[in-house]
Amino acid sequence: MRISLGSDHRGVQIKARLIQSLTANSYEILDEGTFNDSSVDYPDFAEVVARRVSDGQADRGILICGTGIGMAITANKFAGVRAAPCYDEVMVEMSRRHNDVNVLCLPGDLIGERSIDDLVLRWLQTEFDGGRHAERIAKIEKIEKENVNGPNCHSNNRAAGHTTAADSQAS
Ligand SMILES: O=C(CO)[C@H](O)[C@H](O)[C@H](O)COP(=O)(O)O
Repeated sequence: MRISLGSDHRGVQIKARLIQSLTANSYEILDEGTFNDSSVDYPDFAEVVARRVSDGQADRGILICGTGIGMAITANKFAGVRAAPCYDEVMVEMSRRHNDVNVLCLPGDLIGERSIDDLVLRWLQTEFDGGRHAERIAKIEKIEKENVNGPNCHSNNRAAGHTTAADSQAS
């Protein structure tokens, strides 16, 4: 399995540790940076990882920042990406079994000394349950198609004279 792995400055040490343990477990790793603890902007790294997963260049993505939240928000802008911040065993397992999450977003500030390796291996090795959960994922994909590129996207709404959430925030 090929994994695209990225972090901001708050996740860079955990990323280095994960590269070692995942490589030792025969996973192929694409290290997308960042490469030191200088301050960087998390969307730049979430974009690279999410694009790899969206385009099929990687099977899964893992992103690490302080909380995992900004990484997940950014990654979920990409078609076919299902990203979620997870911080414990239940979250990582259910993110796979029920949501087929393909980009794991880890909170580097919160996990601390806990066993990050076990958490990530559990996420990588847990299968999607399918069944009713697959029907729900299909609904998410339909919403994505209609709203990201389809009739409800920002530009089409504006063309039709509707105000979007982005317009309201800007005014
Ligand atoms: O989740 C995050 C973004 O939503 C992260 O916590 C970032 O790592 C954090 O915002 C970076 O903050 P900093 O004060 O610039 O280190």
